[in-house]
Amino acid sequence: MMNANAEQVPKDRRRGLARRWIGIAIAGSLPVGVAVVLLELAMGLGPALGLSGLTLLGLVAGGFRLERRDLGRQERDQAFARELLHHYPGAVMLVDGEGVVRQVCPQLEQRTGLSPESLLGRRLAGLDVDPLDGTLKHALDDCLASGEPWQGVVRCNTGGDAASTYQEAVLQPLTYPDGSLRVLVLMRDITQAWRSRLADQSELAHLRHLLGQVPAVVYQSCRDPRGRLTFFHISEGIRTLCGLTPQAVLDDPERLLERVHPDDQVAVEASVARSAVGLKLWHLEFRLISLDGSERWVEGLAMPERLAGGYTLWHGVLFDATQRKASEEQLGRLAYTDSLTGVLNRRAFFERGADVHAQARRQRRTLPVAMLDLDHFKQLNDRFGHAAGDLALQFFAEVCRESLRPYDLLGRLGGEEFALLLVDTEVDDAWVILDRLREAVGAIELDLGGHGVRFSVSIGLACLPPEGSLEATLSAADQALYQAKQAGRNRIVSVRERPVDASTTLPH
Ligand SMILES: Nc1nc2c(ncn2[C@@H]2O[C@H](COP(=O)(O)OP(=O)(O)OP(=O)(O)O)[C@@H](O)[C@H]2O)c(=O)[nH]1
Repeated sequence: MMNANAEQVPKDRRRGLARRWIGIAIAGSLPVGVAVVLLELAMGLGPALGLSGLTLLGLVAGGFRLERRDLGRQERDQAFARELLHHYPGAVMLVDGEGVVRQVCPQLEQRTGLSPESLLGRRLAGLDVDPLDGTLKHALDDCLASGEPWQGVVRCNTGGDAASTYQEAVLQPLTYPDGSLRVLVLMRDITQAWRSRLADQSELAHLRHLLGQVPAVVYQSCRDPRGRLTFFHISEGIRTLCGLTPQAVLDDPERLLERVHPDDQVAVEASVARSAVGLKLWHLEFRLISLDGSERWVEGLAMPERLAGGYTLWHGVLFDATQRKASEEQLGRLAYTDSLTGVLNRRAFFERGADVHAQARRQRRTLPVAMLDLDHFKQLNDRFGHAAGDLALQFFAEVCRESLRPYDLLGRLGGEEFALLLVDTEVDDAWVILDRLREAVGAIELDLGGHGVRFSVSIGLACLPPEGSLEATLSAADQALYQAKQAGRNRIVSVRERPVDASTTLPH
């Protein structure tokens, strides 16, 4: 088979042409190292079966490399070319400017199952699964229009039956001296490898999708012997937790560590270090501050694994624990607070009171303890209704919170009766604090249907010595309270002191 154009190109021009072709680089790569002979244009592929005037282009995996062979060594080059052509595990074709196959390599049928007759004189794009709009058609059109080489994978119906094949293809345009174009086409069947790659990719995409859907962050991190942390993987969920993209964390783990709440940073670092040393499950609840400033509780769980060189690898998850924490907090609050006034309930007052007393005992300190009771509360209830009484209790608790320090313990023991334990306070100071409180309560004015209603509080004060009992001291304070009521209300009576006079304001 002899190319008609080959006959028309004089020998000296072919030589010049061959030189011109030296330097053509074919971009791209093949997965397996291959070498292909590109014949001098004028000779086409036909002479590969009985060659003359050869220019050898070595196409090497990882980037085709064009090498010049001395034209004087034609014979050896021809043999080399035949050898390469023989070993190339696919089809080699020459296509004209219309995309019509003009020449094919002799081993075509053996390698592809396609007979030369089924291709010669036909458009190459006919091999496409979609000949009108397939990859090969577009690649060939582009190649002919731009004169640029192309490399890629095309889906072909080369098998002749329903099952299509995947062909790795290289299209190299060749310009003839008369300006006409040919395209050298190399095709190699990679169906099996491509299908398994597609399967791997789809499995990977499926897994990524799954991980993205899991309502948690899945990650893999590594700590080097110097304590530096790197992330190998972190799933999409991290965006919701702290606003950072997975890529941002992979690029710079510090960006995630910076998002840990300042109060939790020491705990996070210490727990990670402990897990690395003991190879124990890492489990911690901590807060992350999102890029938008919002705060989230995170529960982290990760299994460590020791790697060579002192590296530690963790496979872990981070859950958003914000909601659970909020409900726990709410439940906890309900368990220890009085729902009407928000102060401690009876049980919580005694539990926390025991802790405060234990600490005062260690410091050999005396604690001021008081009982407080709203005056004539029954009258207020009877005259303005139970809701008015509730309102008075809420206002009273509010004024107590404002007058006392956050760590003083105020509990509602029942009805309109409250107990108070003043932390780190001398008894003399307690008196001043309580009297200020008494005055503040007297200043409360309830607006009850146009009536400005005031009420007062009576207080009994006692001292809880280091070795005393909270219950007994409260009982003593209760007796002092009784005396305050007896003495006219709206006053403080200390177990050791005389009651002080004060005006009593009652609802009328
Ligand atoms: N509104 C309201 N009233 C309550 C609540 N708990 C108890 N009380 C009422 O508080 C009143 C307490 O009455 P008393 O024990 O006679 O005491 P008081 O009227 O304040 O008289 P003195 O303490 O002697 O000044 C009762 O009428 C109870 O029904 C409550 O949660 N809300």
